[in-house]
Amino acid sequence: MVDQPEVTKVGGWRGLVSRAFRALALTWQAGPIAATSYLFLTIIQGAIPAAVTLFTKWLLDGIQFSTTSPENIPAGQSPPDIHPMLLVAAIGGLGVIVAGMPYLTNYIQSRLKRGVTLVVQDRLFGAVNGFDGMARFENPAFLDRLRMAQQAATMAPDQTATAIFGIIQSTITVVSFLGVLLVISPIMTAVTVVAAIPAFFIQLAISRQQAGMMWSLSPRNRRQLFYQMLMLDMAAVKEIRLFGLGDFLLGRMRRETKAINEGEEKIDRKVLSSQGPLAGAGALVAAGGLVWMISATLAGQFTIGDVSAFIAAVAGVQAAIGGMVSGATQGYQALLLFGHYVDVSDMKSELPAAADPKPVPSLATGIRVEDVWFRYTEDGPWVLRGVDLIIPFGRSLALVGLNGAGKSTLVKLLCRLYDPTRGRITWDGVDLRDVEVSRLRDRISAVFQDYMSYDLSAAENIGVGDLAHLDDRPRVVAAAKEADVHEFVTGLGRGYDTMLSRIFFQGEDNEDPDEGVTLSGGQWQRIALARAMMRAGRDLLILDEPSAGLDAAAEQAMHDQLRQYRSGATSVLISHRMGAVRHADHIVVLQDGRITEEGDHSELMRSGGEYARLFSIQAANYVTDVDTSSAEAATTG
Ligand SMILES: Nc1ncnc2c1ncn2[C@@H]1O[C@H](COP(=O)(O)OP(=O)(O)OP(=O)(O)O)[C@@H](O)[C@H]1O
Repeated sequence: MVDQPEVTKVGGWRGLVSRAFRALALTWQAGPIAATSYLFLTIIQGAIPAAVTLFTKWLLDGIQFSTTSPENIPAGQSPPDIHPMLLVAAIGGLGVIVAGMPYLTNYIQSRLKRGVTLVVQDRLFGAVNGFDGMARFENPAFLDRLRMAQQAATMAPDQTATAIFGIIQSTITVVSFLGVLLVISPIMTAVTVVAAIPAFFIQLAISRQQAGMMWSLSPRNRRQLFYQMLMLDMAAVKEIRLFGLGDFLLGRMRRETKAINEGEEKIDRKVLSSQGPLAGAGALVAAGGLVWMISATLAGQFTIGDVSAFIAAVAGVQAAIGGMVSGATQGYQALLLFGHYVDVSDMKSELPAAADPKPVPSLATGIRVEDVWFRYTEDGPWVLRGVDLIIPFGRSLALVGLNGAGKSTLVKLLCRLYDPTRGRITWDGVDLRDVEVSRLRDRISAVFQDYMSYDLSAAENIGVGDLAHLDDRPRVVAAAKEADVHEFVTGLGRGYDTMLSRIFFQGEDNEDPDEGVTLSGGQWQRIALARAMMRAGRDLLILDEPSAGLDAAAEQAMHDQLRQYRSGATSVLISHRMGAVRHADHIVVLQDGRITEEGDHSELMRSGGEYARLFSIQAANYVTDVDTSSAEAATTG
């Protein structure tokens, strides 16, 4: 059954904190040395501004004390016992460190980012590969989440780590500045804090609104991306051109972009209207503090060094508090996104694994479908309604029925891409739920209706049917011969090494546009069949419309060949071509998810039911066409 993952909600502090720890843990795993160096640099960069301020104060005080008469020196102040040139050297040295550090930090950050990307993508796609069934991939809510998780995998851990380290740095800056100021004057410290409060609230308001906006605009962003991708999609080009859909899609994309822009503009205006007055208030408090400070200095209460420390501290603390809050914003947004990654990478397969899996030996007696009911979603319509069926070992079964009757669904259940909602399917008496799904699939070969066309070489396109023999050229060639595609492949520019793609090129001369070839639908279908033939010797062969894209002669040839291939093998064939199914040992007619008729061709024809009706319609068409063309030939002749 399709599970509906809950949409990650904005907020939830506990969740955010645990995700933050997870992001940090990932950063650590990606490179413990780089992470430690990053932390070390962060601490140093956080403390340097206050240290420079303190040394500057001492330097100015030293100059003031040595050039002013003692009665002009504020009471209780004594000159620092450090040589001015030493202080100049210290300030200069810190300046050099400050200038060089961002480059070092950037290098370490990039290194960590690369490491984190590797770890995170491995985990995400490892988890996705572990989803044994299909349900999630057919669920729009999950796909949406998966796209966000993918986005998060490349960005969120790095952004979270940067934000957290940024907050650490800003906190150290604020605390160290306040420490310096506290030594000079508690009142000045209070003034500095008050002056920074507006900056804090400005940034907090901005952060909240931005996070909310990002969240509310994310569906629009995804739709915008979807339209973009559709317009660039090779498979869609033909229809988009013919139906003139380009402007329609462009219009839809423009509509989303405009709506996104409007949302952002609204926030920007809000920020502007709140930021101006608050920033002004902060500047006023700072200016008031400075006026008081200067008059107190003129009255002999403070030194010039104190004034310089005050000015630097007010600016530094305001900037650092701004940095803290914007770091928190970035971190918050990154953690929201990271939530999707965490959710997806923590998901287990939707097909419950057997506690004590039974082996899947070679098929000996047969596969049995026992009163199977199935629907794709809990509230969806029943697609299969009590199907009972036996596929005896070594026999061929054909499934016939109108579109939507449930044929492909039944095949998906045989491959355990879904579990039946009710009933069970057994393999020599063992419930498919009780075996390891990979073992089961190892025993099956298939050509699906919507087969894949891989952007790989011809040999690889066939060889991936059995990865263990991907490089076994004789075996690949044998499979190609079975599918009657060998001559076609050898006729390609590079034979089996020809890229069946116009997207990627490979090899040294990757500039050569002739290296890749585009195949026709029928040619691809033969390649897909050859891929299935790579799995020769498997116990069950599933052929879901294997000849839909072939010309009449090729179709006839393929079915003749498949008939030989299937003789003695256990197989399931789905086809709307009645001429192809008539030779099956057993034919089952599905209607609205129920088996309404079964038997061999002659039995079903005799009974005069749906099968006979469908067969007669097609036969009549052929006969009429043949009659007409012979009549035409006779007339023209
Ligand atoms: N992933 C899915 N989610 C929900 N419903 C689905 C899904 N796949 C198929 N269905 C529905 O299940 C029903 C049976 O589909 P199925 O593909 O099994 O039919 P079919 O007999 O193979 O048809 P066709 O001959 O057109 O290939 C259809 O009504 C279809 O809409």
